[in-house]
Amino acid sequence: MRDRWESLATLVRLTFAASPWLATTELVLVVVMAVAGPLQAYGVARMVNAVTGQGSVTAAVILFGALAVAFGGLVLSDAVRHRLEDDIELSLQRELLDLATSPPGIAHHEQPEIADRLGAAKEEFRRLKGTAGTIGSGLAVLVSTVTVLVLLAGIHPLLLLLPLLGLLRLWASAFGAREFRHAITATMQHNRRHARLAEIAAHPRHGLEVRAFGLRGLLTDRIGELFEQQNEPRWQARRKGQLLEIAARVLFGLGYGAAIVFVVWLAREGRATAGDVTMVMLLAPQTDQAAQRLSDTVRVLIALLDVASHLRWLRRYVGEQTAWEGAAQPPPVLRNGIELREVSFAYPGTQRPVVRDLNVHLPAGSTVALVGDNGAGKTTMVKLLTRLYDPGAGAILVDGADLRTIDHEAWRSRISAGFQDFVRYEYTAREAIGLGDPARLHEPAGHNDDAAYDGAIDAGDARAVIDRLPAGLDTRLGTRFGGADLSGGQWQRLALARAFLRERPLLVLLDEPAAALDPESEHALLDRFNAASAATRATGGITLLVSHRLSTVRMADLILVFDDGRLVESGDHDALMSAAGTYAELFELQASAYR
Ligand SMILES: Nc1ncnc2c1ncn2[C@@H]1O[C@H](COP(=O)(O)OP(=O)(O)OP(=O)(O)O)[C@@H](O)[C@H]1O
Repeated sequence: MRDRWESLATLVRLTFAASPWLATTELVLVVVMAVAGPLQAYGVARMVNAVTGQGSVTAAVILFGALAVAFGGLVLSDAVRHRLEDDIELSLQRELLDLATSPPGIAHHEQPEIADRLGAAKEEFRRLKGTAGTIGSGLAVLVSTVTVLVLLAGIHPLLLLLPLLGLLRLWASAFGAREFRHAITATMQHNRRHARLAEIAAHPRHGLEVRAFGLRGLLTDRIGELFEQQNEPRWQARRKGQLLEIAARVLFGLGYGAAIVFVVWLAREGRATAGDVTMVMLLAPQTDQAAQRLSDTVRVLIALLDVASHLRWLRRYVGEQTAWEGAAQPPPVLRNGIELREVSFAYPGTQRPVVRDLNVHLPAGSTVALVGDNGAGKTTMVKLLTRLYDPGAGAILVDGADLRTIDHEAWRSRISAGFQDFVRYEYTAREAIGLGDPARLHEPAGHNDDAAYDGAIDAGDARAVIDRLPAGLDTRLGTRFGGADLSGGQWQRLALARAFLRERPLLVLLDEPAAALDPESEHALLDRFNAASAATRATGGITLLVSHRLSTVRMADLILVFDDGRLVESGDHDALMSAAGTYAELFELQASAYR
């Protein structure tokens, strides 16, 4: 229950934080209009009494005033609410993006519970936009119900039973809504799986594979099955709620009839006026409508409270994740280098360490290569160095300082990276490269940046790609938005140019950067890569290269050979060849394939 109240407080804060003025105006309008509704019935009753000689003409003034407030308020309130909803949506969108991206690591994307909550919040956040309307309408019903109660009690206290029957309907509705929300929570995973399959089926990037393997039927069948599994419990819950509501409505109808008979009897006994009979006839449907609106509001509110509770959970989680965040700045230049001391690591939600008791020193200004079989732990080491994850045991020291004490964003601003799994940014070519150093994108036009872009383009061997584009660097990329199409290798060259844009990085991470390139291009890349490494070297920066092609890594100052999460050999090419171990064996094997 406490959780519900806190979620309600979250909703109210959300509304007022999005736009305090609009929220206050809406609140005032809602209350005034809520009183104006029942007052109309009161005005009509007084008019009837005036006609039958039992009242004065001031009734006409009351009626006119109530009508004017109700109509004028309705128009104004609609306009205010729409604007307020847009403001809420915008601020919520920002917050969700912030929540998803502010933890230093990406563990929250990979843990099902967190992914579910993020997914639910994202899927349903549009509902939250309706928060102002829902809270307003709940408040309106409460205020108008109190006004109705006062008016009915003025005729006869027994008439208060009528709104009580409305409460029964409310309970039925709340019960049904809760059941439905439970069904939704229980099937949240289905939703994510079904969305992922739909994305595979529809994304152009997967189009070739989906067609080549003839997966369309299989994918649509699976999507259909998941849809059924997801919806069956939801439908059941909804049916249960609807049955209860029907029963409650029938009871209310009977009560309405009885109330009218009762007040007519009172009038005939001379204990009520003709106006009172009119007022009960007008107010009773209002109680019914109020119950209907309140039950709708409760249904929506329960859904909103659920989303708000996800939001609160995520805020707490992100708060915990960032609470211990270090604030130190990375060193301007590296003098000693990076040391991994007794580092072990298992992915969240798993037991098996994929990096074990790792002790290694990456000297400042060196080029270090990581080699090893699939799944040996190379990419994991890259993720640890970028602080996508922190080690479960041991520490990573940057010139002696624990990486966890360094502000993660400041640390990443000194890292350049090129990955096999690079992103195809469908912007202009300049932006796609410029994202390698976002600060440059914000610099004023005309800033002397061309040299930096030229250097990055040459280092990434992307010159030919740019020259071929109709408007050079200003060409929009990607066919989805009408831009130029590129091959996998061409996209990768741009990704490499992006990796080389940042000046004076402390760490350059290249994880299989040549995977989409042909062997000739790979050699050309190597020469440029050496030149780029020299620049990095000058600031003590370390270049870390992950590759399966040993011809690519032979020039590295230090080669680390991994096997099943452990470092099994290390040294330069010559030393490892003379040691005649795993590296030498692999190198010979690959070289013989090219002979
Ligand atoms: N997000 C994850 N959650 C759980 N386990 C993971 C995750 N990512 C990787 N692993 C596991 O960690 C181990 C090491 O993976 P990693 O990607 O570091 O290997 P790698 O040496 O880079 O392999 P490859 O050469 O195939 O790229 C593998 O057994 C892999 O299954």
